Amino acid sequence: MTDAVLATRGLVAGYEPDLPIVRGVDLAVARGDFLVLLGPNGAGKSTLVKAITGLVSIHAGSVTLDGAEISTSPIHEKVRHGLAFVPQTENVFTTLSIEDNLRLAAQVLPRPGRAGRIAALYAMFPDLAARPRTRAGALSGGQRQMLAVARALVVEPRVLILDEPSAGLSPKVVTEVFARLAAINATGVTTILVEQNVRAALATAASRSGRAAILVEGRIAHEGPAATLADDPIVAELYLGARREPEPAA
Ligand SMILES: Nc1ncnc2c1ncn2[C@@H]1O[C@H](COP(=O)(O)OP(=O)(O)OP(=O)(O)O)[C@@H](O)[C@H]1O
Repeated sequence: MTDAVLATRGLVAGYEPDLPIVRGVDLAVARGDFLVLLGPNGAGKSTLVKAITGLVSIHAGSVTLDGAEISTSPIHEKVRHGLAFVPQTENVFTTLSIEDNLRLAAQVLPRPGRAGRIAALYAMFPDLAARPRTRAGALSGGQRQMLAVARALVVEPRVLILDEPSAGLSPKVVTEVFARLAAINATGVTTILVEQNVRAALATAASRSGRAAILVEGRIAHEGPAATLADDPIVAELYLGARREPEPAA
């Protein structure tokens, strides 16, 4: 795909040299797309996004951002090139206030632009703007997740990757968080969402005419529009808890 903003080719990655977890992934994410990455526990979803963002060793293959090879770039270079990552845990500094969390993230920006960018983020996240001096550790799960997303957006990324932002949140809060992610995607930020919350994630991606990919044992097993993947009987049976009707007795 020529207009892919982020692409992997033959990506092999893992924690030990002889034990690949990601086993040859070709992924092409179009500019502005909303891609949901699904798959069973242990399939390698987190490992794949960590390899893309530079937190896990790449054994073979390539990662390109707007056509530029970034697989060997240090993490701060990747951030500078527009790749932002919200990890599943430890994504905010719990002992610091909301304001200080944002200020710390903004330190990568030129000094004159920092206050303006934080003000823009407060406009995007009124919940955070209402309590800038609250310690991040005292926030609700949903608010904390929003702070983590706001921190990632400080650099105005081209691509935002999130690893299970719904973990530990109630269904109502998940709906709010996903709606916010859809709104962020609507501003043009290419979004890659790793999720266990399959139905809600597919519905969110479908609302943005997005795509879904299913990773099984380190390889992409299915890929397609999120709206149609949810209706695929094999996918439904394997990943959405649907059961095929038993064959009628002869
Ligand atoms: N830090 C690590 N060191 C060694 N092995 C790891 C590490 N993190 C994960 N693994 C292994 O990599 C494999 C894939 O894990 P990963 O977390 O990428 O899967 P996942 O698809 O994101 O799963 P889940 O949906 O359960 O989070 C698992 O076998 C896991 O045990």
